Amino acid sequence: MRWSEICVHTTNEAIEPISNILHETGASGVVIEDPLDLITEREDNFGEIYELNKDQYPEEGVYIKAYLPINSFLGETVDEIKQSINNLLLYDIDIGSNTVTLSEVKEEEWATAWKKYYKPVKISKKITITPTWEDYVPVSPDEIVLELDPGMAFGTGTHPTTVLSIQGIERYVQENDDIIDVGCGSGVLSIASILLGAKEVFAYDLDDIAVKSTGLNAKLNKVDKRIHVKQNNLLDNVNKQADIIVSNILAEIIIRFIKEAWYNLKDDGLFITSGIIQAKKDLVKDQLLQNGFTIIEVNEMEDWVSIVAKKVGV
Ligand SMILES: C[S@@+](CC[C@H](N)C(=O)[O-])C[C@H]1O[C@@H](n2cnc3c(N)ncnc32)[C@H](O)[C@@H]1O
Repeated sequence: MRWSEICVHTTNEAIEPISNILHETGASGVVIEDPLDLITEREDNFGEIYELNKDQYPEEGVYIKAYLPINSFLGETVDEIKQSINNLLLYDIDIGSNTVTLSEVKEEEWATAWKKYYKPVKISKKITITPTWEDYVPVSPDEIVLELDPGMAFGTGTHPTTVLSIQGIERYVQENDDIIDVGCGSGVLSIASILLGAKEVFAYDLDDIAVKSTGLNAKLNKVDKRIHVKQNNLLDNVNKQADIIVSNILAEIIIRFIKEAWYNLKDDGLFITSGIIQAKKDLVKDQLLQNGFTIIEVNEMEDWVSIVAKKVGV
């Protein structure tokens, strides 16, 4: 796959809303580059002065970079991003110079460009996610360390939608549960499920890079024998029944397979959904209620919503 790097030059104030806009349009691996941070970080950690590359960072401000697959919708997606950023002015957000540039990147660069920004993060009561390139020593004996190489697939583990999903799994998974992970990305939810006690996970993703990434990350965490990953569209032709189905996708996609999720759950099974923006919360809740689920809980983080629903029969 070919990738395009979109780079937005903006202000500190606009980092969060612009990152959200990029995530919402399906961009992967959003990176914030603040030339001043780079200098400080180098001085603090390595005792050496980072020489600012003026060609790379010609102006003051922050550079937000993200990666979009090059396909026939790229032009429309970029227009949509520019429009949404301009709309921030309506909320009095200073978007600075708001220069948006687009350039093609090689797959290898895509995979490594953002590595320096990921650090170990405790994302639930038990789980700390650490990138493979960090040496992390757990602070307490109950802490579970999940190592992740996000590589090319969505899922650094720290996005609010992923955090909400893992917190949901942690609350509900039981010893020996069977799990289905729809849209597994880097495999982070599948791996977390096993580390938290599940017996087996059946993980699916449409993207072959995600399938490979899940396989590699499962191996890295020594749980590959219990995670069965396959390229698949949602739950098409899946004939298994699980105790929990987890899916961090988008509201529009979740509602497309609620019926299948019902069939692929055991009685009283749980459907942990995430990746839902606030505006679509009620739509997903209604569809779940109309298709044989009750709502167990709704959790929110930033603008994102996760709904846990239980299969009750129709
Ligand atoms: C938001 S990411 C979530 C990744 C990971 N589960 C996490 O929580 O970090 C959504 C994933 O769903 C996958 N996906 C999108 N549409 C899909 C479909 N129709 N069938 C299967 N996977 C799909 C994408 O390729 C992507 O890896």
